[in-house]
Amino acid sequence: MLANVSSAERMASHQMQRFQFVVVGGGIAGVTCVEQLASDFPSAEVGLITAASHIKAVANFKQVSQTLEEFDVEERPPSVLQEKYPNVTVFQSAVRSLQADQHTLQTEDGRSVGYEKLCICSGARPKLLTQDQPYVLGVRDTDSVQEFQKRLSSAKRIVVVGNGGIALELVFEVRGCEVVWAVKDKAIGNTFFDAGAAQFLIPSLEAQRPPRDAVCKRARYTTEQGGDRRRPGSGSTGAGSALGPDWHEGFLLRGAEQVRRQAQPSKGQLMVSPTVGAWPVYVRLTNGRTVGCDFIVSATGVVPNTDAFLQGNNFSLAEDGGLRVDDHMMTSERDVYAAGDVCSACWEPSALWQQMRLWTQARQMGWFAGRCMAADVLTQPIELDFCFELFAHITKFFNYKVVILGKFNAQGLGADHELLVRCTKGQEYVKVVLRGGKMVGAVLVGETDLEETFENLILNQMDLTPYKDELLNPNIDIEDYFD
Ligand SMILES: Cc1cc2nc3c(=O)[nH]c(=O)nc-3n(C[C@H](O)[C@H](O)[C@H](O)COP(=O)(O)OP(=O)(O)OC[C@H]3O[C@@H](n4cnc5c(N)ncnc54)[C@H](O)[C@@H]3O)c2cc1C
Ligand SMILES: NC(=O)C1=CN([C@@H]2O[C@H](COP(=O)(O)OP(=O)(O)OC[C@H]3O[C@@H](n4cnc5c(N)ncnc54)[C@H](OP(=O)(O)O)[C@@H]3O)[C@@H](O)[C@H]2O)C=CC1
Repeated sequence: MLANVSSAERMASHQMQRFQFVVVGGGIAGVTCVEQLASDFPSAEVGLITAASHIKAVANFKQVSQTLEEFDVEERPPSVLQEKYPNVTVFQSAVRSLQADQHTLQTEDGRSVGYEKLCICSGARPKLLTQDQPYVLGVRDTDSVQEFQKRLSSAKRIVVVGNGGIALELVFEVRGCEVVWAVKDKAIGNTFFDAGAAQFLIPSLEAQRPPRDAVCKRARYTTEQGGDRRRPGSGSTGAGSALGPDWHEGFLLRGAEQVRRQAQPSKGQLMVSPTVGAWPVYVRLTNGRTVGCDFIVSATGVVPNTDAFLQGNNFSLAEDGGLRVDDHMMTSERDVYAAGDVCSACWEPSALWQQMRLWTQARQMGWFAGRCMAADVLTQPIELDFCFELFAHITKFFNYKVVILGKFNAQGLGADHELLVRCTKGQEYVKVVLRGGKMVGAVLVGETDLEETFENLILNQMDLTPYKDELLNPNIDIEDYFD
């Protein structure tokens, strides 16, 4: 009898639920894709399967210029999505396995789901310096920031490894704790800046800043009081969605003492030594120094979440481990699309665009993947969207507005370029990248008000050779000049 009941239950749980569209991942890419599909096809059933308890949604979207966009990100309960789009069903469970040839997938909580078209938006997880080291933390989602915050509250010294977005934000935001920043490059912020911009920003880092208010300015991320769900050092499992703009605003990043920051130029691999003294962990830097600290933050990039549930299929992966997608966001498996941090753009890109795993690109890719899936169902042609024409990112570092456009670091240009720079200490840093007299990239730090004009100059590829001397002349209103 008992055996019969459990097999009946098993059958019920294995009954297939079918959807025209299924999206995996409730981060910004997945949610944008679902919204696009649900509004394009109000009569189609759209399923969203996500491991996290909350979804991420775009709020206060503002198109700043043709390609620059700004928005807030809000963490919301999945019911909000279902209330707005009655044709959307959200399952809160991780996907365990996928059979792309049969158009089916299984969730950890025992469901079987069938799809006509699938979009994988499972994001990425921190690429930690070492795995399973209790003193090495990564920062990705709300849970991992809470773990970081908890450890920081009793820390006297931490070592931050990495020179990208997270490291830049952390070394600036952390208060009350000595921060040793292990940087293997000659300048700070290598993923966003060159040495000139870094030089401009360094004084902000060294300046004595007032302590941060204990009260959050904008607490964008809700926090679940679920007790200690992670063991120390686990960082993020990848189950939660990535944080985004101003993530630190909602968290008080304060250590146990009021002390200093120091950058340690250190080339190559960093080694975590076993305990040999008073500190819980020691880090041997390649410049020969050994630094003791309470814990290490590995801000060393991300790895796309392509493992586990995708095994057994024929997905082509890019060198960085992402799912290869073509200019229709289609993977190598039939009817399977991918968007956001999990994918690697493998189409022939515009000369002025490159992929960076950013909030903005997650939104754009999710939206475009939704449009491509719709076009496929309707057998309509679709062109690669204009947003992939020019790389454009707007953010904030060290309290400065930062706009980066095109080949902002002369990526891939070799020696075939010229740089124009204007810098006013404490106010602005402007860098323009020219190739053959045409503008191909720019970095704008501070309130320069140049983004729209420079974006136009990059997009229209005007020959600027005759104007080169005036281009960055602060006494010339460049907007009027090119009107
Ligand atoms: C600390 C931090 C600060 C950042 N700051 C900025 C910034 O200022 N500006 C900016 O542009 N970008 C920023 N980024 C990058 C940005 O957050 C990411 O590029 C973006 O969130 C990626 O979105 P996504 O939807 O692709 O992935 P994610 O947000 O990671 O979402 C992935 C989703 O997939 C789900 N998932 C994973 N595996 C499974 C599975 N097996 N089954 C079901 N669901 C699954 C997860 O639960 C999650 O909901 C920051 C990132 C971090 C970590
Ligand atoms: N404001 C914004 O726009 C922000 C964006 N983000 C995004 O979030 C994601 C995660 O951020 P983050 O982790 O900072 O990743 P990033 O890719 O931005 O930076 C990783 C950094 O770690 C360095 N690195 C990699 N491996 C090692 C190693 N073994 N030893 C020492 N250094 C190493 C990289 O150097 P190298 O390049 O030489 O390999 C690079 O400087 C990124 O996609 C980032 O763009 C994050 C925060 C803010």
